[in-house]
Amino acid sequence: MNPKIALTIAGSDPSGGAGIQADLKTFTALGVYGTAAIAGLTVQNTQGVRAAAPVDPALVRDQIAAVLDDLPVAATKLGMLSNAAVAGVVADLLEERRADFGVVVLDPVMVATSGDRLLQDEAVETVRDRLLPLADLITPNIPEAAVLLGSTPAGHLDESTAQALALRGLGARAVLLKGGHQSGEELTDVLADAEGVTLFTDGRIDTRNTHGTGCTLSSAIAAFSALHGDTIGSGISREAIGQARGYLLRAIASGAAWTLSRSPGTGHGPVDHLVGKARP
Ligand SMILES: Nc1ncnc2c1ncn2[C@@H]1O[C@H](COP(=O)(O)OP(=O)(O)OP(=O)(O)O)[C@@H](O)[C@H]1O
Ligand SMILES: Cc1ncc(COP(=O)(O)O)c(N)n1
Repeated sequence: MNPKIALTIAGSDPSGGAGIQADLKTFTALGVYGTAAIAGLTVQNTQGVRAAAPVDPALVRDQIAAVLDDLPVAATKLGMLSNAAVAGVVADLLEERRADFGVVVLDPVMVATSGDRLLQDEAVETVRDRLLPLADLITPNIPEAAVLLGSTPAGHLDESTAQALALRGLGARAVLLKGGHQSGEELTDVLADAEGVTLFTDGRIDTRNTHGTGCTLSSAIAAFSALHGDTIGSGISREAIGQARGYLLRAIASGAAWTLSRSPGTGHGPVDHLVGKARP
């Protein structure tokens, strides 16, 4: 059977735990053919981000067009888009040829786990006003939802739910407000879509290895959505979201079980994208 094809438009993480590298590993682990347009470079490892630079917007546009002109993309994930010019060319292309992107998952990446900025402030408007309405699902974390709404970060579940609904009010078709930044033993991701609000709650896994969890989740949703054959009109199936969360939790749990000496990196290590795969 021919492979399902997914596209990621995101930033590069040379240490391999987040960004484009995490997305391609996730696509491959889930049996989807991965393609990638690089929207920005970072110099980072598990300890933090040392530098970040955008890719020339014309080159970003041409990379995306080269993929779309040649491969039938079933799902696209948008991650770190660096600045307003890069976000702008992505929005232009989405407006011009929306159907070619398949279903679109927008992860509005703004700040790394280490606290470093990955999106310039002036780009927030483009992400909110142009990309958000074109996506089938947006997956902000708690601080990103607050920035998009111009409010303060949600402190408890009622506020997260209200903010997920408010983001739908801004024109998002569906919102998965991630709960990784909550305190406590349980983490809840809030899904607000046309059917209402659904809560996904799981126990917090005790680990430092959470670098790239957001990237892995959004690319896994795109991958499962491609495998399900979700269409732009009907949006992303809840099944795809549930399966993607299941994959992420297994990957976090497997990475949490790594011994310190075998764990990749000395800081916030990655998740185990190859969970369940045969390895020596
Ligand atoms: N320690 C953990 N145990 C279980 N699930 C977790 C843990 N940390 C994060 N998650 C889950 O990982 C996903 C990403 O959550 P988070 O809110 O941290 O996003 P993010 O900040 O975009 O991620 P990233 O760390 O990649 O920037 C969510 O589904 C969240 O529930
Ligand atoms: C290129 C790139 N994209 C996204 C993230 C966010 O992931 P995290 O917050 O886990 O560092 C990142 N660090 N780098």
